[in-house]
Amino acid sequence: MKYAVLIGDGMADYPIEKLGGKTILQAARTPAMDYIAAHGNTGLAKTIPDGLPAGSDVANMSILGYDPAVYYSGRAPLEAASMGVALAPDDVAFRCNLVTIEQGRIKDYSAGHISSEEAEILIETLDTELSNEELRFYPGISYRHLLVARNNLGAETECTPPHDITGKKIEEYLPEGKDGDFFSDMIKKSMIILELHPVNLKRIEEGKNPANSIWVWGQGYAPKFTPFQELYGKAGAVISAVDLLKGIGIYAGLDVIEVPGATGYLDTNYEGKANAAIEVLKTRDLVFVHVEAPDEAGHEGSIDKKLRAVEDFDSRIVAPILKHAKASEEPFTILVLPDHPTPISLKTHVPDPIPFAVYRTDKKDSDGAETFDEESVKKGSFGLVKASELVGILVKAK
Ligand SMILES: O=C(O)[C@@H](CO)OP(=O)(O)O
Repeated sequence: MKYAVLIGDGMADYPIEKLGGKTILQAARTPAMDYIAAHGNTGLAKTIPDGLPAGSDVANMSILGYDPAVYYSGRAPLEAASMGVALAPDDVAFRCNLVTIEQGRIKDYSAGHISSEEAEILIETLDTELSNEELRFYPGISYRHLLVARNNLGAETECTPPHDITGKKIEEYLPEGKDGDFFSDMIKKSMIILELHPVNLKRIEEGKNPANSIWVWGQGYAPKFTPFQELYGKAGAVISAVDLLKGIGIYAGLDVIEVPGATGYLDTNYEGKANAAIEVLKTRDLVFVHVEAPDEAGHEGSIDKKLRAVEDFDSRIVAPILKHAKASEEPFTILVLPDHPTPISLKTHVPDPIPFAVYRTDKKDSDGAETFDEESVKKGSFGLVKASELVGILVKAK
C-alpha cells in the first residue's frame, strides 16, 4: 500500500455571504476532492488540542502523526531544523517575520509577500547591525525568518503572531513579560535600520509594501521526536515550500524533497510538487504534500484568491496524484484535508475541527458524502477523530 496525505493549508472556512452562504470548499470547483469524498470515508479531525495555539505548527504536527500535547515546543525550533540551524539546549528560536508597519499598526504580516532574495539582504543587514554573542538572525522563505537567542533569553516572553493582529496598533501587542522590553526594543531598532534601506525604497517606488520592521513570535526550545519509522513502520517523505513542514519532517526522520519553484504562495510550482510526490512514492511508503497558498489567501481576506488556491490544489495536486493512484498496480490510500480553517472573515486561524476524506483504490466504499466540504463530511463513518491518530488509523487499516 502507498499513502499520499495531501494538505491544503487553511482551506476550511465559514459560510460566506458573498458566496450565497457557501464556504470556499462548497463554492470552489473541486472534482478530485469530491471524488475522494464520494468514493471513500469522511469525517472531522481535531488538529489543535485544547490549550494549544491554532497554528499550522500544531495542526501539521498532528497530521504528521505527532500529538502536539506531547511533542510541541514552539514553531521556530521546527523551522530552524529546516534552515540547518542547530540549537543548543538553552537556545530559544524565534520566528522573525518581516512585516509592514503603517501609522503604528500592522499593515501586512508578510510585507507584501516579499521575495526571499530581497528578504535575505534585509535579514543580513539586521544580523550585521543587531547580532551579538547572544543573538543571531537567519534568512528563510519570503517573510519567514529566524532569530536565535542564547541562554534561555525570551523563553517566557509573551509574543503575538502578526497574522493575528492585522490592522491593530503594535503598541498593544509588542512582546511582554520576561525579556519583553528587550525584544520590543529590538523591533523598534529594526524599524530604524529598515526604514530607508535601498531594498525598501525600491519596494515603495514599485508600489509594494516595504518590509519596514521585524516581528518576533513562535519561540521555543528544540523538541525531541520519536522517528516516524519507529512509530508507524513506514518510510515517509515531506514536500512543502515552507520551513515549518520541512522542519517537522526532519525531526520525524522523514525525507524532505525540495521542489524548485515551490514558493509558499499562489504562484507555487504545483506540477513540480505533484510530480515529486508521484516520484518519491516509487521508493517510499508515504508522502505528505503541503500547499500553503489557501492559508495566505485566507489571511489576505481574498475570496477570489482563496477560491483559486483551493481549485489549483484540487486540479494540480490532488487530481494528478489521484489519477496516478487509480492507474497504479499497487493499492493507494489518499487522505485530503486542511490543517486548520483560515476564515476569510477573520483573516486568521481558528481551532475548529477540519473536514477530511480518505479514499482507497483497492476498496469500493462510500459514506454518503457527494462532495468534500465542512458539512458533507459529517455524513462520514469516521465521525470526529484526533488528527494525530489519523496516520496510525490509515497505516493499520486492513
Ligand atoms: O508562515 C506563517 O507565518 C503563517 C501565516 O499564517 O503560515 P502558517 O500558519 O500556514 O504556517
